[in-house]
Amino acid sequence: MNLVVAFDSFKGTMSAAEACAAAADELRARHPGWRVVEVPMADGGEGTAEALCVARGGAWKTCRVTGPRPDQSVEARWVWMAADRTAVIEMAEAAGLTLLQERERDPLVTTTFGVGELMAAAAAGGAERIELAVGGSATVDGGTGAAAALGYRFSGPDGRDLPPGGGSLERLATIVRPSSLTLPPVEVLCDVDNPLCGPEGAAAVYAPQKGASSEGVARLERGLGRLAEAVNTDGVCPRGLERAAGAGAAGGLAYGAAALLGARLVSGVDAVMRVARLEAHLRDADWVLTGEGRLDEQSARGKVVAGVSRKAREQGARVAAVAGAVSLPERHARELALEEIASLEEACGAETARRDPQKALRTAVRNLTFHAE
Ligand SMILES: Nc1ncnc2c1ncn2[C@@H]1O[C@H](COP(=O)(O)OP(=O)(O)O)[C@@H](O)[C@H]1O
Ligand SMILES: O=C(O)[C@@H](CO)OP(=O)(O)O
Repeated sequence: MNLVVAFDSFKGTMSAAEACAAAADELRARHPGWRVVEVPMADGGEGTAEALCVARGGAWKTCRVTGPRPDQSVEARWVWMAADRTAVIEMAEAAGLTLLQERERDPLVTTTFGVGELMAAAAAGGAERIELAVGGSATVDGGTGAAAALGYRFSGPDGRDLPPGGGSLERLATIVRPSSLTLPPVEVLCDVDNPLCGPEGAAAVYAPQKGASSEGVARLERGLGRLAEAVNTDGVCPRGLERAAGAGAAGGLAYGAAALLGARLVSGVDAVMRVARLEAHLRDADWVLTGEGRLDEQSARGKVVAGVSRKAREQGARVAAVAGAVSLPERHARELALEEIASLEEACGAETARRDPQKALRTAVRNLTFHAE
């Protein structure tokens, strides 16, 4: 039996490499004759720079930049791939949700300014290409913070600059582009395929987890709508980018990067699968085991489990998923062709699942019925 183990990170408890190693160890211990290959995955969210650095060989650099709250600074890392003069920047390093305590979360004020500072540092360091991995954000500012760090100005009806954060965007009147933008081509690796606005958009779907109230979500939605309107009126970039798949990733940073910085949006999981050569590993696989921290409706939006499952089906491999917690509606499980689903919480209880996630993952893997194959 040939098995591929291709987990995403379990946010806050296990990296993708740790999850893959724990599951693979368990399978090898139980079935010494099986061939088990570990392929740590990512989709644009946290852990993407690490996955790409491991797969392609790169060097970590650090830079002190503005954090998710405008009055904070953080030491953010990015990856330099010298061979092709490419910088891989993960937005969550400067503006990720996990950088904030629960009480500090507020997408009305959090900003992607530090992400723009990282992009400027990479450009100044000689990058000829930037790959911007987006997801896991604390922000819903439509990428205006990052653009402001690169010289854009966003002002209200009184002509004064708007304060940082998604909360002020509903007052946006004028966008002033910098006279020159010194950036190499940017490719955005989007962790989800949501559009910018509407019921499937960045505010409605992801702002509540970042600390927005229902009134806050409505303000953010109006703000993102106003941003798209202003961009479409100024006519410098193609109209309708707000509807592109992935525009809503990372609170609309993907949209801002496309509309204001000329970036190209691509699927993060597709990019990581290509670099990690997942397709080649799947060619002779009977089963693939994948998963993430929480398997839910968002998982079906182009994230790791959705991408791995699609690739597995193309190659004729069957798919089982193991996640920390599972709340995936049945129709999505069918859509994703997940033949077996297990959860660490069910296997060991919520407390052990978080306290000793690797042990809990091994137990959950032990309970899968595909061992009988
Ligand atoms: N070991 C674990 N056991 C149970 N739940 C977990 C575990 N690790 C992470 N989670 C939960 O997963 C959620 C994050 O989901 P995840 O799929 O990792 O990231 P994202 O949805 O941002 O891609 C968090 O709510 C976290 O509590
Ligand atoms: O940052 C965000 O808004 C979301 C979607 O991009 O990321 P995650 O699913 O990791 O919370």
